[in-house]
Amino acid sequence: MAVSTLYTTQALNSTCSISTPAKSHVGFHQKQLVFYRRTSKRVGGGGGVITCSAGDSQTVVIGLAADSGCGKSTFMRRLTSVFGGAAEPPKGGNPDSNTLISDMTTVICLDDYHSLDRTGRKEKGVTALDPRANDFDLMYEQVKALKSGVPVDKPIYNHVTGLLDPPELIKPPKILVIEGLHPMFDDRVRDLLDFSIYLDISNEVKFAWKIQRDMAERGHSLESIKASIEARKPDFDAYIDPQKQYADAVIEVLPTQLIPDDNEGKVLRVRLIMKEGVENFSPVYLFDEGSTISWIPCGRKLTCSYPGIKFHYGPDTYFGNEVSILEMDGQFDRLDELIYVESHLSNISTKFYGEVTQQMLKHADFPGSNNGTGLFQTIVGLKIRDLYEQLTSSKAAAPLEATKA
Ligand SMILES: Nc1ncnc2c1ncn2[C@@H]1O[C@H](COP(=O)(O)OP(=O)(O)OP(=O)(O)O)[C@@H](O)[C@H]1O
Ligand SMILES: O=C(CO)[C@H](O)[C@H](O)COP(=O)(O)O
Repeated sequence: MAVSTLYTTQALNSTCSISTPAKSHVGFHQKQLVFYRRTSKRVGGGGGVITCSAGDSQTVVIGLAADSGCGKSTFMRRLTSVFGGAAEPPKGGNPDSNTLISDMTTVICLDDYHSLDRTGRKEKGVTALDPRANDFDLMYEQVKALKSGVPVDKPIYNHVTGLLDPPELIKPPKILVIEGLHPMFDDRVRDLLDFSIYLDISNEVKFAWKIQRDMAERGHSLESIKASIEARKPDFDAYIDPQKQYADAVIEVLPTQLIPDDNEGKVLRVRLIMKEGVENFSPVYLFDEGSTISWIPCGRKLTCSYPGIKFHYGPDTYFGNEVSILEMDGQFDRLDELIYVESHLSNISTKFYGEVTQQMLKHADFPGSNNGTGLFQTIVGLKIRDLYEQLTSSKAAAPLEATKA
């Protein structure tokens, strides 16, 4: 397969070499990329395998890992809101698409890289969490292509039918979020991530959330929910949970310590674990960077009903890495008073005073808006915006620096 052309596009600003495939059409099932011109028309009605060098319009890639039902969609809604504009499925496409597109962001769900459909998994006796049910080669090729400014034909896993549907065209966005079970599992995909997040929901809390959603909204029985959690657990422990060691930020959700022997799971203790030394990311801190601080903000400036609110902040280690941990146990009574807490946090990457509070008030109806899950998801969203701005401005400044030298 010889390289036939050297191709430079202005819009994508990437330099690409195209090699003509042996067959006239290259589809996702052949684990190769379908190439589109700037106008998004297929080259010569067929396709080609392409290699691109990164241009200045390179896509920033964020990975979000969590088990099913652990709040990924809610987090995504908070994140896209920080960048402005509504996130919607591709227009005129498959109504069961898992993709969400807004002005700045495209969120793709890694369930779309299931290589076995529901029947296939059943026949082979594997869960969707098992790497054997997922196509990591294709995931890597397509994330790499998007990061380099090249559109791809991404498969769709249809959660309604349990089948793999025909692919959808994904164009390179400014920010690509890959969310799902395995964004940090394959080291090639992991290396493409500019920032990674793991939502670590403890078993007790996961169970409470799943019951709430699957019983109330999906009509499942308590027994079937318990059975499904148990069936997934060995593969969750083997393939999903270990990814948290690679995450730049982990949001850990645990039962409260403010109520002795609490088993209701309504009040939560949430920890934001932030890796030190990550490029373009400086951890949030409370009062004084690097100190160890416990803070009860309840009193004249913050209304708290039982069991109150407790913050903790300090340096720590996590899987052998130096981290800073910010913790909030308890829940807010009045979201408008959150400004008091916000004003004591530093490095939160807001653009104006009170932006965290404004975001939280805007989405007061989202799950977790009265506790640390909503607060920390919002802050991580702002940190990602900051990281994106740093990455793009350093790229824009690079030619100038080069000229100076
Ligand atoms: N912060 C939170 N506080 C309380 N409940 C929550 C929170 N986040 C999520 N939930 C509960 O968990 C359910 C699943 O949330 P969400 O749809 O965001 O998760 P998901 O990881 O995208 O799920 P899936 O992958 O199965 O679609 C919600 O309907 C809600 O009941
Ligand atoms: O863990 C999951 C990620 O969302 C799903 O269970 C997996 O994608 C399989 O989906 P379905 O249960 O709809 O066949």
